[in-house]
Amino acid sequence: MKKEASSLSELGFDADTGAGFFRQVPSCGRDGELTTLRRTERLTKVSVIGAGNVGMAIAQTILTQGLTDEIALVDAEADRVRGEMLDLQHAAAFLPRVRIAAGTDVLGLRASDLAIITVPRERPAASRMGQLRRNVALLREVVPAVAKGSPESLLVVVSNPVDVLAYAAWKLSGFPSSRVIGSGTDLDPARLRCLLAEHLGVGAQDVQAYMVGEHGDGALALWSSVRVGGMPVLSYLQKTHSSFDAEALEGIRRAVVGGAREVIGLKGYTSWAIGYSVAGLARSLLRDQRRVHSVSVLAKGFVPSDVHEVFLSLPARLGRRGVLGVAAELELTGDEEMTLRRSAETLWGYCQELEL
Ligand SMILES: NC(=O)C1=CN([C@@H]2O[C@H](COP(=O)(O)OP(=O)(O)OC[C@H]3O[C@@H](n4cnc5c(N)ncnc54)[C@H](O)[C@@H]3O)[C@@H](O)[C@H]2O)C=CC1
Ligand SMILES: CC(=O)C(=O)O
Repeated sequence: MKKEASSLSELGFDADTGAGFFRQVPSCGRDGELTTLRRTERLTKVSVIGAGNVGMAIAQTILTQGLTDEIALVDAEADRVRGEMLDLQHAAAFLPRVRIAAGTDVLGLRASDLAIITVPRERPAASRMGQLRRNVALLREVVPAVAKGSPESLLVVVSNPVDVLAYAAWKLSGFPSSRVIGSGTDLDPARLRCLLAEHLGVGAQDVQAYMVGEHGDGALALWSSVRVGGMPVLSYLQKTHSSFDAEALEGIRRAVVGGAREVIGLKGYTSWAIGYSVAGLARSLLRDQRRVHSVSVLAKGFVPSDVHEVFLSLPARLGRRGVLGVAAELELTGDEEMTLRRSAETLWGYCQELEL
């Protein structure tokens, strides 16, 4: 866009004042001054670090939902990120006005209200720990730079393994835990809701469900939270099915957590659902919606365990200051409590190995 703007300037258009078309209102200052003034008052900036499949799905959804005034895309691949920026800028005529910028240098990021981390893609590694170390090494570059340029920012980590990387981002940023959130299991119950909605012939938004714990295979379905139009599904099944079967529920849970693997097997990655999920988090955070999402938060004191500083997904109230509260009382069976405790122990093992 830069090139076109400068040739338009040669024709007498001035991007700062809109000169030619508009005469400046003396009291409002030039655009640059206005931007500075409004930055502190009202303009919102979201930065997406990693403009791959997931980063771009998130950026695109945030853009179409009009959740920010400015998006900054950062990616190590200069051509790719510039191409993505231009492509989105070309959509300006169809969207609310948003400034879209792009670059390769995370150190150049300034004054983000929300920074979303989606680097890098999962790649096969000799071991889970090997992969984790590689991703944490990347976060060591990215997170302190984000924290330096945007010390007041909220941080949402999407990169996998999301619970451990959210912990790493918390440690590396030096931010209070209330400002560091992993997207966690926000996506998992969405898959459960989709499955139930299709089965029951209702809209997925009419199905309520929460999943907690680890994102992915270990995610725990809170069956007592599953409701359709306010009706508890579990009590309904208990009333109508004399041989109500816990194994059937486990089968559904497995299908839900296996949903990502199926999509990855088919198209190579998942992107759209996580795009909407994270845009939903961005809405709750930036617009101070105080909605309850299952996201990965510092779980110390909230899980039925004496463990540690792990990040695990729990129903959390999200607003402009980040995590405003975490569900104090989960209704868990003995087995569920044990699963959650086991997840916490496993994650803590990984976190300790990172020596952050
Ligand atoms: N938490 C969740 O529910 C989900 C998490 N994910 C995770 O999101 C992550 C991203 O996945 P994709 O977008 O599919 O991968 P991708 O490979 O398409 O995108 C990653 C991007 O990161 C960029 N990158 C790598 N190193 C960088 C650096 N040092 N600085 C700036 N940019 C850098 C790459 O150039 C690439 O464009 C993965 O870890 C994936 O597992 C994906 C879907 C759901
Ligand atoms: C990849 C992944 O974590 C997901 O789509 O749930």
